[in-house]
Amino acid sequence: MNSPAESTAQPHSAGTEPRISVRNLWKIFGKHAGSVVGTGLAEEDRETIRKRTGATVAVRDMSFDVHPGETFVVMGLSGSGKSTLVRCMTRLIEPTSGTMLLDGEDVATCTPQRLRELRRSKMSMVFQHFGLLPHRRIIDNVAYGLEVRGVSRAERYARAREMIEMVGLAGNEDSRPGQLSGGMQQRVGLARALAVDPEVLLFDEPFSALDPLIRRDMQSEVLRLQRELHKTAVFITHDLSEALKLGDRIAIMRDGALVQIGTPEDLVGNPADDYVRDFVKDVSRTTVLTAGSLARPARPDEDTDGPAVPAETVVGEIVAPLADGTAPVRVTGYDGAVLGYVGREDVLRVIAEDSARAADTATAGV
Ligand SMILES: Nc1ncnc2c1ncn2[C@@H]1O[C@H](COP(=O)(O)OP(=O)(O)OP(=O)(O)O)[C@@H](O)[C@H]1O
Repeated sequence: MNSPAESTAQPHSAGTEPRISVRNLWKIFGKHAGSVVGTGLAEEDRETIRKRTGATVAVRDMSFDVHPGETFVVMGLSGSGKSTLVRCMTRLIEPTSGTMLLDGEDVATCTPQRLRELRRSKMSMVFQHFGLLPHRRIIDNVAYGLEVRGVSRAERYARAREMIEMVGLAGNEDSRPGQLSGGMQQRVGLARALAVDPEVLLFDEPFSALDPLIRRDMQSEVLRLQRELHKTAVFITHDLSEALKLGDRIAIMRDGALVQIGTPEDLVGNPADDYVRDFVKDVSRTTVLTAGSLARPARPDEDTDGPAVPAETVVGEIVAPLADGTAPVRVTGYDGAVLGYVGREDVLRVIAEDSARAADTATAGV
């Protein structure tokens, strides 16, 4: 029933089969949950459905794809249905209806045994409250998923040590979770999720309980790991800056439904409605617009030997190289090929648009 504004921008792995395909997923809590989907009631808003049936629509007709290697963020205010969605995707909660394909296989209808196998080998979750086993050492916590899979002691410890090192916790193998800070415990959670080498990582507000500085460190850690490992990730958050920092694409939810899916640039540049506009109104486009999106051919009178910057560099980060010389920056793709050029006037235009938008917002008193 909803028709969210879908991004026209292609994720970097577009063209490949989606790793995850969610279609028409509903989750309704309450005794009369079964009497809503497929009836006229389904068209009504959440409050009307609750008044008429007592049931709560937590996830409403959600459909989206996540591509291999993509970090897909689901964002929305408290109560918008994010946690229920991600729990339905792993069937920690049973969806009321809909499909959730993982590499073409429907997780929503597979047998309990197959579901256990999928959870052990293909998808790992990282939760806000770590979920570590308090009496086990860190190395045993990280090796737990491999132990359940029957991997030999030597092999699982070797893998666990590698993962502990990868998340920057080498030397803490023999500690217990309670001896570590919150940020360190969440690193253990990450190492544990990665140890089984899953195809998909699902993060349910993993950093919400951490203080802001640690939270920023953990976000950078996820970005670094994603650059190295290219896992497919679904990341739930209610924090816009976290969403913009981590997401290749972001889905915005409201009252259980999808409002807009897009890249950070799409959301900030073309919000689908007032709800999204309100979220992004204070975001400077220089922090989300990329050099790749501004790249244009060189002009005849321009130097073409300016500094090279990768296409995904945000505009704010090319101000310094532009200030150091007069030549535009050369924007390069993954293979190092030059995609185009961005000069001072291109960046100034973005800054001027940001200022005009800020002035409009102030005048409108929003
Ligand atoms: N077990 C449950 N029984 C009844 N209603 C529920 C249940 N779990 C969640 N809900 C309701 O479903 C809606 C969506 O909740 P959900 O926790 O998924 O939202 P959220 O966006 O993750 O919020 P938060 O960020 O606060 O965790 C809310 O109205 C909530 O009250």
